[in-house]
Amino acid sequence: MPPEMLPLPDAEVSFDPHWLVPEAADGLFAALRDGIAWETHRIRLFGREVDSPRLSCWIGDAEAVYRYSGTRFEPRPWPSVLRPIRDRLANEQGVVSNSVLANLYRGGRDAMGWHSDDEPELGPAPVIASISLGATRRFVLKHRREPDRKLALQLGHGSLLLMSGETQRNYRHALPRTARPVGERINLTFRRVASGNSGRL
Ligand SMILES: O=C(O)CCC(=O)C(=O)O
Ligand SMILES: [Fe+2]
Repeated sequence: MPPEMLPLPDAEVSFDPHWLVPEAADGLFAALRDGIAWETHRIRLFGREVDSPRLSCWIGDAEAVYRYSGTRFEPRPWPSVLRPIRDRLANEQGVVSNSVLANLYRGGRDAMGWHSDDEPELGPAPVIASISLGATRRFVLKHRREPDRKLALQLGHGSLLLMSGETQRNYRHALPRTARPVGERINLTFRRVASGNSGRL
């Protein structure tokens, strides 16, 4: 079954809550939790450099260098468990990627603030394929100019969220903190970054 298109104006967002069967999602979570060299990335916030509230790892083909929040990331090699996922996204969803940002949210205090994935090296209409594993967390999308246009989604274990077209240009998204006790969650965003020097940084 293809992911269901969500009714969000000026955006292309689709969602499949059960893209991976639970056993596959369990295996992937365990392999990535222990197999990835998780690190704390530094981000720029209100002009200051601070630790981001989560653990991360930038993974990809050698040419997929990524500049994010003022920092340049050289990709780490692909873990073998991610190769079939990357191939399935390409064959089944037409999502061709050369990199993935992996994030580990250790609990409810770990989060991601409002942003768009609109770095120049992602191109004018980026396709982002987001796979969630582990604890279910609330994900929110909000239009940049029309405050009534917003959507909240529960991203559960094995779900796939696709954002494409004008979504990044017109919307921001976030993964808010929560006071509710929640377990660990891993999110993978498969992306295609242009190789070479984009001229920034
Ligand atoms: O963890 C999530 O679901 C959101 C991740 C995200 O927005 C990103 O990596 O750019
Ligand atoms: Fe994002």
